Amino acid sequence: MSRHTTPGPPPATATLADLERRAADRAAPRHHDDDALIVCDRLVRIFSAEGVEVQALQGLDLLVRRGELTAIVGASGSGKSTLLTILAGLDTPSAGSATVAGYDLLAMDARTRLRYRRETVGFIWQRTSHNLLPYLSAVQNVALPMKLRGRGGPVRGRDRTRRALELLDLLGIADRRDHRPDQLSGGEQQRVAIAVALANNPSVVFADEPTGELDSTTAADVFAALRHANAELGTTILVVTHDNSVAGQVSRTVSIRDGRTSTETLRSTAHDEQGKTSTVSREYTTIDRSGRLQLPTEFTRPLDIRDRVLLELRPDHIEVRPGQDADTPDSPRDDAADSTRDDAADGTRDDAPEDTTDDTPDKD
Ligand SMILES: Nc1ncnc2c1ncn2[C@@H]1O[C@H](COP(=O)(O)OP(=O)(O)OP(=O)(O)O)[C@@H](O)[C@H]1O
Repeated sequence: MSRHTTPGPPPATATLADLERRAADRAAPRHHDDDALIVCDRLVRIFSAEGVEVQALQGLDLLVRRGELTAIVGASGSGKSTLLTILAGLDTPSAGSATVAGYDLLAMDARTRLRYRRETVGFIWQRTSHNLLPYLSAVQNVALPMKLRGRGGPVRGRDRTRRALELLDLLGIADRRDHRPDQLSGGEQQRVAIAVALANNPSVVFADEPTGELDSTTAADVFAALRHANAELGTTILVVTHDNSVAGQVSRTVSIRDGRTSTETLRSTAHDEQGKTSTVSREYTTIDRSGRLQLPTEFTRPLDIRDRVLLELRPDHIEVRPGQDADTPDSPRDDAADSTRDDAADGTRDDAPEDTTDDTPDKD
């Protein structure tokens, strides 16, 4: 991975119609790793306060592909906001690697960081008052990031107002174009905030609890607006949320525990023979690039699994059995299992399956 990598120059103009065309192009099937937009590898963030160190991220791995709408969930203090502020270029990791749209987040100088924040990412905060300038109208707020981007930006002069109006229209609030934030409801303010985040046609939009201050009906409206922007413009969106009903509306939810990604839920739509549609949801345990995975305590406790396990490779799955009897002498089965485990642990098995993610036991 090269350092100081910067993406190519933006196109001269970019109307919403252009964006939609590009979204369609992006949707064309490609080799899976060509589509990786966000790649975090063993990301670490340590905070030091008054001589005490807090390891907010403890070797987090994450891969998000172009065009995905992903929710990040996790208990309070698990590291969600720390991750998002690093990805948005507002904080720097202590170790590991993080790349977004070709930018190496550990190697950006101040000028590149500023450009990254203006051009490549959009951000939506939980507090509605953080997202908009109170003395500007909705349309002026949306046009402002295009103006700040200046001459090098893809949209100029009067086109900025036209594009701002198109974005407000896309998000269903064009009729509020001349209202200031204090004349808008919380949900309307957040929809304008989505338009602001999309103003410079970013590669990715990060949203930290964007519906946290809203009642459940308004939160559903705002989330529907995010989904609509993702579907229409193809913008990659990463949302941190506590709200399970919100997380349930996206096709992929990544769960963070103690500063690491732990599980991932994928949802898809199934059609039965009568033509009825339903959502199928499956929770997977994530495997890092070194092949490590975490066994959930609700699986290990009933089987009294501690310290070690026996792994056995089967044609289409891997068996995990309690390892407490592994010390028993003269047990040929244990020897075989130990050798399987050693080979699997150092990744030297010739016949090991290439991708075991889909074979991870389903907890549903
Ligand atoms: N600037 C900081 N200085 C010291 N510790 C910090 C700092 N920022 C975060 N932390 C600590 O890092 C850990 C992760 O915090 P973070 O805010 O990322 O969690 P979170 O999952 O977003 O929590 P919440 O859902 O409550 O917002 C916590 O233990 C927190 O106290």
